[in-house]
Amino acid sequence: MPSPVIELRGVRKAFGAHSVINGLDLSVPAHSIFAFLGNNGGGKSTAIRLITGLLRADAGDVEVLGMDVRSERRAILAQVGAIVDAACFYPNLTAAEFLRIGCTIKALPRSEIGRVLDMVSLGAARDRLVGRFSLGMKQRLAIAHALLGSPKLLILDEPSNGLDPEGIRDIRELLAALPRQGDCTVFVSSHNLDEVEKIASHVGVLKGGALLFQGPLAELQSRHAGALLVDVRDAARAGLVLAEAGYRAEAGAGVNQLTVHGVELQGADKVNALLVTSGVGLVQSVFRTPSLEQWFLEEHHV
Ligand SMILES: Nc1ncnc2c1ncn2[C@@H]1O[C@H](COP(=O)(O)OP(=O)(O)OP(=O)(O)O)[C@@H](O)[C@H]1O
Repeated sequence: MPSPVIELRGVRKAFGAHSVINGLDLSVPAHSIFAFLGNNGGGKSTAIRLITGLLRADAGDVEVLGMDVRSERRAILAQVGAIVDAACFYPNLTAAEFLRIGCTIKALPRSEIGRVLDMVSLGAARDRLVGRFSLGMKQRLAIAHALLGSPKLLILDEPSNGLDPEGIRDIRELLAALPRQGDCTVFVSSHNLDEVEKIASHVGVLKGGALLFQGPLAELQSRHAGALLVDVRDAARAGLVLAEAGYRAEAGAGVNQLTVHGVELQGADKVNALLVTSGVGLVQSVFRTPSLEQWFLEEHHV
């Protein structure tokens, strides 16, 4: 198996007496789209600043692309594209002029400009002033800038923040295509679980400065029981029958609908059989896997 692209072991970081990262172990596989999740203020940006060497850890090891961030930061950054803070643009430059600065700094040929603009679907806007760009276009331009030189790792801190639904969809489609388009791993922080669920291959959930979970998204989803939505003729009686059998059921959206929580797919037959034999008139039964959003909110008690 290839070694992880980002690896943190026992990392700690405090600001004065305020401990933000508390023994963080993180392992980001190559070619993954790794969604780094956590509540606002939970420490995601701090962790990203530790990974990019903008901050120094109080304890623990931070390795990126197999190199120690303390001693080999320059070599790492040559292969990493990152948007860590809100991107800063010069409004009077065109998109192409803005990217030309990046090419000069990174000693890259000008042909890179067209390539990265096409990747973010801004080819037609190359000679337009950045000051006239929508927020979504600016964010795509920032990603184009991060893609200059074909980095092996792209690190994005909340790239969809402040965007409208269309802008969010554009960024999602763009990120989803990156690992396929090149030899690239995408590490993206977000508190927008809906977004992440659609594109991530792997997930890390940060809570209290350490990870509550990390691994494939599918594994996270499979860990959590679903809910059974049942339509019955007599909801009051069905509620009693279910409660007596130890199920947690509550009124659903419809008049004669109940939601039975904590049911696994294999256990749905048992609930259905109970409702049929108790004579409450089972009309239909639908199993729902909880969205990551539901799970996350439950775990975080927010
Ligand atoms: N340089 C700093 N000095 C002091 N405290 C800081 C500093 N940077 C971050 N913090 C504190 O660390 C905590 C975590 O902040 P951080 O920005 O890492 O969270 P986050 O998960 O990225 O949140 P958000 O999604 O809101 O950006 C916050 O309480 C913040 O106030």
